Amino acid sequence: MELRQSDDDGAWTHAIRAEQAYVTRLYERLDALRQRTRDALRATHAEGGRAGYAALMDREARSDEQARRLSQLAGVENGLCFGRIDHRRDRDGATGDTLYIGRIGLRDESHETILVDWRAPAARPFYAATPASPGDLIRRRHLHTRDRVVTGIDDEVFDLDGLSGTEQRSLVGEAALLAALRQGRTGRMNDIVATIQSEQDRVIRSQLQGVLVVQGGPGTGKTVAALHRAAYLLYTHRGTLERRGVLVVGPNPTFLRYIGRVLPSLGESDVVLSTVGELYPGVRATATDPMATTAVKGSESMVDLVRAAVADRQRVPSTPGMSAEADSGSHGQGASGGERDLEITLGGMTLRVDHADCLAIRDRARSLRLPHNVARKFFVTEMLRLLARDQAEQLDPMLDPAEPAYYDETDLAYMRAALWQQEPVRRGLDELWPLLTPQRLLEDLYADEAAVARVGANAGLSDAQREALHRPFGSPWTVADVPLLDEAAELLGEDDAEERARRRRAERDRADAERYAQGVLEFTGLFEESMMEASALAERHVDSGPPPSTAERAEADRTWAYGHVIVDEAQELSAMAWRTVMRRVPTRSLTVVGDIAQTGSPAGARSWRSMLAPYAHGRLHEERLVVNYRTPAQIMAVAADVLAEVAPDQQPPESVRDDGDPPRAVRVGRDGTTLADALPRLVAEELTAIGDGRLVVITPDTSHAEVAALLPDAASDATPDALDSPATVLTTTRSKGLEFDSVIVVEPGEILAQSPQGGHDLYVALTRATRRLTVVHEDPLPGMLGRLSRHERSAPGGPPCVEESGPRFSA
Ligand SMILES: Nc1ncnc2c1ncn2[C@@H]1O[C@H](COP(=O)(O)OP(=O)(O)OP(=O)(O)O)[C@@H](O)[C@H]1O
Repeated sequence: MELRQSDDDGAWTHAIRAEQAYVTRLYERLDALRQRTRDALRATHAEGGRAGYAALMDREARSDEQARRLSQLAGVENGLCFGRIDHRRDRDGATGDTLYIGRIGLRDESHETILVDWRAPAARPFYAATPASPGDLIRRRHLHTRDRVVTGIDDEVFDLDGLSGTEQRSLVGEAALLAALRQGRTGRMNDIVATIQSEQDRVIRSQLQGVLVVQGGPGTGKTVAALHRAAYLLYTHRGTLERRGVLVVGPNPTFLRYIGRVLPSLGESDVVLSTVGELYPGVRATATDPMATTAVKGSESMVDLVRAAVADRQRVPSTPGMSAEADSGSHGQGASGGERDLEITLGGMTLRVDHADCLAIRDRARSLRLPHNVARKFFVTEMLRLLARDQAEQLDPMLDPAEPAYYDETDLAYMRAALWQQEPVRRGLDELWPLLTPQRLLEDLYADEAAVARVGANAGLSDAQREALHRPFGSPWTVADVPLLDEAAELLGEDDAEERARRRRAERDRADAERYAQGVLEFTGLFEESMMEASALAERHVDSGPPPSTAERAEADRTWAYGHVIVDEAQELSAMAWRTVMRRVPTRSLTVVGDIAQTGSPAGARSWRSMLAPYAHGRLHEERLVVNYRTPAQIMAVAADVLAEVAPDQQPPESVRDDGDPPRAVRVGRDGTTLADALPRLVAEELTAIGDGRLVVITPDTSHAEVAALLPDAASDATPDALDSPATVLTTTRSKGLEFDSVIVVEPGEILAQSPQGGHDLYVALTRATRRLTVVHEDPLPGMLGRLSRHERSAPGGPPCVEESGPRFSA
């Protein structure tokens, strides 16, 4: 049962005062803890290096922990406490427990719990209780606060008889959920910790292990629930997850910025947020490929393509004028160069390795089944062995033909090393088996039409697919390239000999610095006064900056294994992108949230099972969210018509909101009005209607630039902070996952036609609105938007008017 604000203002004031007193006490405690942590951090920093390396590590760990705690305490300032639950009285009439629920847990000086963390088991009834199954709750109370002041309370009473007479009179409130949903949008997603619904709570508190798929229509809170799940998992499994980290993968940088505040406001700031285009360290891909190319690059046949591309770079010499022969082993014959021996001319002497020997060495190197760059060592060593022997044999008769061979194994080893220093030798061997980075492999391949054709044929690609891959050298990396780079990195491996040597050198330098420092201390007498440790003095000479956090280390390391990975808008990920994501979570502990009905990418998912079952090993669990918290019912009805046409097997979610203005269609192109005249006027009109809220103009992919040019004051999606602007122009793809008070969709017919997934794109576009939807079109409205055409009229020539209610521009 939910009760509305009581008429008894005295009781209401009394209740607010009582809650204010409690909330004030909580903030005082928060302030005290902040001060104490700040003092402790300062003391840790002041400790200095006392007892060598172990103490240094201990100090760093403590200061890390204190800094993390301080940032957590800073992050929870707003809405520290947002709820309270009252439990049923015991049978003997003793008062039932009252628990206050907040962003973090707090204890008072005598270690009594005064605030329960929302993720703790004790807080669960706050989210799980429903009128049908209230458990032992008699009341759930939402507290509204602003700047530490209690501004309102909402009560849901499950057992009126369980409350005293005074308590019954002080029942107050408007439904907290609807109040939260009606707030204007700010371009940043807010946390929903005070109003999590029970179906979302089930998702948030699901177990850590296995692949949890959360399928739900637009606005069902998948994103926001997934982020709260990250915070919940970090709280419940802190030991495991803090060491390995949590990764959240989102569709683009604009979206990541949109959600970026949620976790810090829940006291969690050490989570890595990344797009697929950023998953490969050193590359930040934002460019996109044409549809056909995206489809090819996302398909699993790219596994064979990358394998064939690597094999193509393991060559044997071929006749001059033709490229080195590059058959790809298991993929059959490649370029048809004629057979040739390897010949390298050095100081007037030509060193030679037979074609057959080259072939045998290459095949043996391949048969090691090591990554290309690691197997290269074997290839180079064997080739040098034959070159050195040839050199020795040529030198030998020059000395004294009567003498037996004068060279031995030591000489040969020396000769091999000397040969490797010779530029022509390096060049000759590099041509046959080069040291490759993933970037070099793919850049060389894409830019070489003949190589794409050869390698593509070996990988079983059609002519059209091969053509889609070719592009000029130096083109920017695209999002679809990143999984291919990752795949290539696996096959190429790293020859880490240099890195190991670098680490050995660094270790030696550090030991030298410490020895030197020891000498300085002894010389100056500081050592005897125990003023300072040599390691601390050495440390001051090596300023490595603050130690990196788990998130920073994870982000920089391609092979990092995360403790848990959350993928949002997961329907957009291609089969290749999933391979990349799965490499980052060998334990397969994932939360995958998305909506199959919104898939826009030609390489995206058509079914969760077919995409994920190969990785989940029978541990795939699916939850469904069915209530739409974003889109008012009238707008959702328009979107549902589109869904019924393009994905009749999918159910639209049910809107919880019945407010908002009626959606409308505006036709341009008649009476001489053009989009250029009408759109700026419509935008101005809508901005007036939404006040401080946010507006988006959603365009077909092909006309984004053209439409953006009509609205010079609006932001376009070039920068992640575009949503800070009151008006933004986005393509359908870029609008995924976002929401706005007012949405203007331009040319729905063109959106429909832009790809085979165009109907899904239109569905996405129509469901971004929280209050107002306008569809602007010059071409006839698609039949599936028939509901709008009943209220359609041409764009007005004169000053536009805003109607208070009913369809605007109605016929
Ligand atoms: N329990 C809740 N309390 C308050 N607001 C909520 C709740 N659940 C969802 N919302 C709000 O509803 C809106 C939609 O949520 P969200 O973006 O997470 O949906 P989604 O399912 O990811 O949508 P889409 O599929 O369109 O990306 C957000 O503004 C979110 O804050």
